[in-house]
Amino acid sequence: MVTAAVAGASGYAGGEIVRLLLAHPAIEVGALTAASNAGSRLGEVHPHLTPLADRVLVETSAQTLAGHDVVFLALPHGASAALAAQLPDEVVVIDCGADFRLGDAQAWAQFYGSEHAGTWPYGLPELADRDGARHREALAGARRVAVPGCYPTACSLALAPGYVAGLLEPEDVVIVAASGTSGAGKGLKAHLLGAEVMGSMSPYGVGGVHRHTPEVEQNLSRAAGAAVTVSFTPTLAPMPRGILATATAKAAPGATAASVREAWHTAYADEPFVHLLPEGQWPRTADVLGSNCVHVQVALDERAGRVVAVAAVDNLTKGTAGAAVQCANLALGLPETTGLPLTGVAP
Ligand SMILES: NC(=O)C1=CN([C@@H]2O[C@H](COP(=O)(O)OP(=O)(O)OC[C@H]3O[C@@H](n4cnc5c(N)ncnc54)[C@H](OP(=O)(O)O)[C@@H]3O)[C@@H](O)[C@H]2O)C=CC1
Ligand SMILES: CC(=O)N[C@@H](CCC(=O)OP(=O)(O)O)C(=O)O
Repeated sequence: MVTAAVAGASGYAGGEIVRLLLAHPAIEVGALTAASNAGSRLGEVHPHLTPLADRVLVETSAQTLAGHDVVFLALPHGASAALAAQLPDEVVVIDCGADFRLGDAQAWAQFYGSEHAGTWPYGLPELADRDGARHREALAGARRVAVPGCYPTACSLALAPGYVAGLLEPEDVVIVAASGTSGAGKGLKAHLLGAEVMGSMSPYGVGGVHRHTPEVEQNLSRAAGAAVTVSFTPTLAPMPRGILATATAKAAPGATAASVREAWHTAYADEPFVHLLPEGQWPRTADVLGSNCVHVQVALDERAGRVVAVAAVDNLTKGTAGAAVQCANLALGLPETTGLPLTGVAP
């Protein structure tokens, strides 16, 4: 049995990792750490994690995380790097934060305004490069993994097959994505007050300033083998979980409805977690809640000359914690799907 510590277990992402590990046959839950909630019982912050309700959260430090085979970091941006540097090289460290996702230090400085910590293998196993190689190849046996942001997971998986197949133009990509409020973390934020979120949708991070923009561009550029530019607009939706990303890109000359469908089918036919829906059926966030699956659909808008691709994920499962466990499975040499839910909880 492998043991895993979860740093930031009092947060939404850390709580979801614990939920998934409780159903994992090969990983045992070790230390659970927190910041302001250190000393509290897990059941006080996450009453839904019933089997471990009496477990006491300890402070986050290299000492409390020592002695585990795997360490999941579910901490605010910037908190992972210093901690990860103190963990032994042989320990599998899976970071849910952004610190090690970007390869471009300049893009990091522009969007995060701090020093770039470095780049780790990117934890989106299903994503393919232009030559068809999947990112999972770099994750097998890895000792450090950067889990993608929740929006980049949905946006990248929606469009990447079109770039790998050469059916999309690299410029003028437009993506609008709606997210449930848990995407913003557990801390109280003025714009997330119940009375202001319920019954209303609102955009934020508008005008190319959201920090997931360079991450999506990085992923699609690898798929295209050329620089892809993206206009990305996130939207807050009155639901606790879920992301629905609607992406459109200019169709390359010669693209047809049949070639588009074939490209997405080829990309995902053998992927256990990414499901291209039957023609005419469109993704809904409710269908992937609590599941590690991504639902995808695509169509060619012949009038506008654009391909429209839509993806739905649960931001806390495939969008963070599920991807983290999937990457831990790959790093540990376990079957990639071990312990991960393939079914949602709809309605
Ligand atoms: N929520 C989501 O959908 C997604 C989140 N992520 C990433 O996962 C990470 C965690 O996010 P999320 O769970 O939503 O955030 P939360 O705010 O819900 O949780 C943050 C966690 O970090 C702890 N913490 C707070 N400040 C510090 C600090 N200075 N040093 C160490 N620990 C600290 C908190 O402890 P305490 O509560 O005890 O103070 C809590 O356990 C972030 O990097 C986020 O960007 C990635 C993809 C999607
Ligand atoms: C609704 C909401 O606020 N979502 C978050 C994204 C959450 C996520 O993926 O986070 P990281 O890149 O921070 O890991 C946001 O837009 O900032």
